[in-house]
Amino acid sequence: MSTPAAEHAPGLTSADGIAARARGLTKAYGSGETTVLALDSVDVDIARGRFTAVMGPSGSGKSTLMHCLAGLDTVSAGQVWLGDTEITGLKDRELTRLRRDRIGFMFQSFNLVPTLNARENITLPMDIAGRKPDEQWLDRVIDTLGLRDRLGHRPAQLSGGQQQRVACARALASRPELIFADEPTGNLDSRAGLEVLGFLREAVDSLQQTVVMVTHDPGAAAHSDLVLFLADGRIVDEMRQPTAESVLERMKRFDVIRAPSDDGGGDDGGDGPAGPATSGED
Ligand SMILES: Nc1ncnc2c1ncn2[C@@H]1O[C@H](COP(=O)(O)OP(=O)(O)OP(=O)(O)O)[C@@H](O)[C@H]1O
Repeated sequence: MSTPAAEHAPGLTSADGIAARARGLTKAYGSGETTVLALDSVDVDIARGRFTAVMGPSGSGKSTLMHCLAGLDTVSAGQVWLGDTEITGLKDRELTRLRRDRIGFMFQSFNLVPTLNARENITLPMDIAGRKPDEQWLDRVIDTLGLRDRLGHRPAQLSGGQQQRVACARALASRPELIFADEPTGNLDSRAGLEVLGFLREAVDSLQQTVVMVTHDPGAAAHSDLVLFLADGRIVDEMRQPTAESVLERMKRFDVIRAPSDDGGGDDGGDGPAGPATSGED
């Protein structure tokens, strides 16, 4: 199970079912009076073999959390582990190798190489790393994602949904310990988006992968096992077995808290996340 609570002491082995863990994770941008505290002492455990969604208002720190957990950004304080490896403190080169070998990424823009066909795009990270794909695994990924008859097509010859499926296969190809997906359905129409979410779900259920997805979309979050809600750089709530409706209802409470002077929206509910809503939309 994922939990933002500190159930597991740091330093336990990855056999405890935790794919990634942060303790006291703090990230500040800028300095002096212009400092923005994007993450404020976050404790989080990401459960292995689960689908975790990260939601929260704009500017709440979702992308920063993902980037710090994935070793794409440095932290200001605190510690982050991927499995047993503490990644805070690793040198750039070690981090690059760790990301390449142990983490898969999916972004809103599919980031495919236009001159390579689907299969070449899928294996590109491994080719760059000089690693041979596990053909059996690759076959399973390709079939699970329904890409078998598209492997020779270049991105321009594929629909948006198919391109994102290729990006998903690329993220899965090296059988990473963790897949980070940042708004993976953001550029897709709702049908293609649903399809990609179904495949991410399948990657967790059938291929035992671990997925962390940042999203603004309650319908997307409903495909996860657990939603973590961020506000002002802190995890303020979590929801298991989410539905689009329950996530939407929870998100509405952020709006009420964040816009007390707005006359347009809802009642003045006072049971939202702890702490003042200080971060802006920028
Ligand atoms: N490179 C940066 N320099 C300065 N401030 C930054 C930088 N990146 C993020 N921030 C600030 O950190 C806070 C968290 O940003 P972050 O992008 O993590 O939020 P988010 O929840 O992902 O937002 P959104 O939903 O709008 O993408 C925001 O106040 C943002 O302005």
